Amino acid sequence: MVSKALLRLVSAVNRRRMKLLLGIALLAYVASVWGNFVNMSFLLNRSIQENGELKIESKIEEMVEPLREKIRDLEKSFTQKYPPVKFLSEKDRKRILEGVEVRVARIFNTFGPRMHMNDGRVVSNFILQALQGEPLTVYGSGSQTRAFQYVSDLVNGLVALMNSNVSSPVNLGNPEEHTILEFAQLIKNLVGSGSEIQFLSEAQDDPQKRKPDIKKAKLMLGWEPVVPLEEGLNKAIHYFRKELEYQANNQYIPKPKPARIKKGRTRHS
Ligand SMILES: O=c1ccn([C@@H]2O[C@H](COP(=O)(O)OP(=O)(O)O[C@H]3OC[C@@H](O)[C@H](O)[C@H]3O)[C@@H](O)[C@H]2O)c(=O)[nH]1
Repeated sequence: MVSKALLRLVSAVNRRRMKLLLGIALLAYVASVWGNFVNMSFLLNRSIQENGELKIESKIEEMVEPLREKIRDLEKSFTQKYPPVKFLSEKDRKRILEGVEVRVARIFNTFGPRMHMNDGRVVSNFILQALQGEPLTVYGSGSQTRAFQYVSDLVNGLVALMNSNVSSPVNLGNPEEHTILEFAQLIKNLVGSGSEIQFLSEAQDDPQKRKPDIKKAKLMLGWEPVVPLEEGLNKAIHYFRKELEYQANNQYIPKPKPARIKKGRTRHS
């Protein structure tokens, strides 16, 4: 009697234990299937993403490589320190980058704060010379012309071009043309400098006239420069003045680069 009762008790406990074990096994199964699924979809996602990135990267590589080769060749062949990419014709760039949306900006003389203080270009040279009380060096007679755009105008032009669908070259520059002698006098006056103007020999291959035709930019981008020359120059002068003060406090006085003073000398060497 006692043993029968005992057997029933044991088997009841076993049945409950079996149910419990079955329940746990089921849960474990569900968890493992779910886990595998999550893992799989994570791996799948990652491989799709990695593949996508790889594909894009290899496409970019494929398109850029010929350009790199061309630049390497140009670097070998040009001894002067002039960005070789400038020698790539616009046609070349188009051919190399076929299949990629391309915008071509022809950037004309630009100036503004944060420009290199002594890279030998006319605006930086004249401002430095005027601020330091040194002669403003005019190469040749000073009758050659240039038209300078303020940097923020250029940036706005570039943004407008990028946002447009114009893939042919667009001139970005300020068409307000002045002689170099006029620039020298204007900068001297704006700085309030007592510097004299010194005429040096003409630079080699110096273009006598440069003025951008910006009809296309006006028509297709609705863009034109808006910063008046004097306003831009005052901002650049302010920047140069501050830089000079800072550098004087740090024992470093930049000098205008005495480039292009001899006939036959490479420009911007
Ligand atoms: O101290 C100077 C510096 C320059 N100049 C003259 O000022 C004029 C402008 O000279 P910059 O060097 O500032 O500018 P440039 O227009 O000659 O070349 C600039 O624009 C065309 C780009 O391809 C060049 O890379 C860029 O330097 C030139 O006639 C030059 O001879 C001076 O009279 N005195």
